[in-house]
Amino acid sequence: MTHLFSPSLDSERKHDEPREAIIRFDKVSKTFRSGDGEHAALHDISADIFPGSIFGIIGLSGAGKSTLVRLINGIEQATLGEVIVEGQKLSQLNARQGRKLRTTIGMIFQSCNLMPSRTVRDNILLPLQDKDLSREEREQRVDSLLELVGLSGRERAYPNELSGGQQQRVAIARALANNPRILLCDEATSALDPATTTSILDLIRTINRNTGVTVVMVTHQMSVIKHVCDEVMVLDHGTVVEQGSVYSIFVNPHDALTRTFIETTSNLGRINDLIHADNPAITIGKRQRLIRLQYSKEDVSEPLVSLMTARFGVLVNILLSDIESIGGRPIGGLVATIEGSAENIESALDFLRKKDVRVEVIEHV
Ligand SMILES: Nc1ncnc2c1ncn2[C@@H]1O[C@H](COP(=O)(O)OP(=O)(O)OP(=O)(O)O)[C@@H](O)[C@H]1O
Repeated sequence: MTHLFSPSLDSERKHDEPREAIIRFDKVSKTFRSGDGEHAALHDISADIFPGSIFGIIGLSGAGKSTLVRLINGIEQATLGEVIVEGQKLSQLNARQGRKLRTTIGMIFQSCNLMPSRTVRDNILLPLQDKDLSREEREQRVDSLLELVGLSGRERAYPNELSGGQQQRVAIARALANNPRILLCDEATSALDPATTTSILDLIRTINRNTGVTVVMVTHQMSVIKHVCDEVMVLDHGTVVEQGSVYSIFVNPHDALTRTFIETTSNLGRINDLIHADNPAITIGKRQRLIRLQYSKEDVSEPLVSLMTARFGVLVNILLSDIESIGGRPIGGLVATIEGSAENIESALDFLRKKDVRVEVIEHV
């Protein structure tokens, strides 16, 4: 079978070489003008997306995620600032250059947009129609793509004979037909159940790791970011409120919106439900505080809670605990009550902070 994809250039990169972004947003703003007036959808966005990475963009509905991703393939144009893709300033490309660049960018959406009257094979063949390829090369390419997305044997099926997850696999194969260097995914798993979402995200990650295609993933679900992305940008009303590696953002989120997103993915977020439901397990006495701890050290063997209770004469009652792995690195956390004099509690919490534990005192009445 012919090899469709070249190996990741990024994986061959020497560690001390400076990385050059494959996509750069340089102070980008986007304002829509309509009969109703002006609407600022994006404000002063700067970011670098590196080759071979999976870059997530998360935000609530209307935050500007889709607009940002549409700037990359030129469906929308920036009002201010510059979008640079593979070293080319998009504002300076003529129509022919723009079309050429777009052939290096694939895109998938929440709705797969397959042609219902065409088979799986014909849907994947569609973007190859105008290519200078022999019939045999085209057929071989479709076979490779079918194998890549795990649909060998289903090439004669029509879209309505496939599950949602299978249809999204066809859409991925079609988006990859031209061997793009960038794959844009706009809410690609939002319509799928959790198990199918996981399988599609795993497929995207496998393709990313095996081919080096750079993936930009738009989502409103932090679980998607956590599962598959290397880097993340949090958008709020068209502004970047936080960006960095997924691990660093999970360990140390600065923005309230980011924290809210993270809570949806953690068992510890359940504490808010228990508080709201007035659960009797969360009865806090006068000498008690409710605390949430998060520790990120790879070596979590030091029994910090035991040390703290022994050293500061406080009592700790663990209500919820969690340990998870993000990008193969552990993040642990727990929610507990801590009981003692105000002074001892403060000293105990300071002790934890000095050990790089993130400490949050949860206020509730
Ligand atoms: N073509 C357009 N004309 C006018 N306003 C637009 C246009 N496209 C988007 N907007 C506005 O820009 C803002 C950002 O929209 P966008 O679709 O990028 O948000 P989003 O974060 O992707 O939202 P969702 O998750 O709901 O898809 C919204 O207020 C939207 O109404």
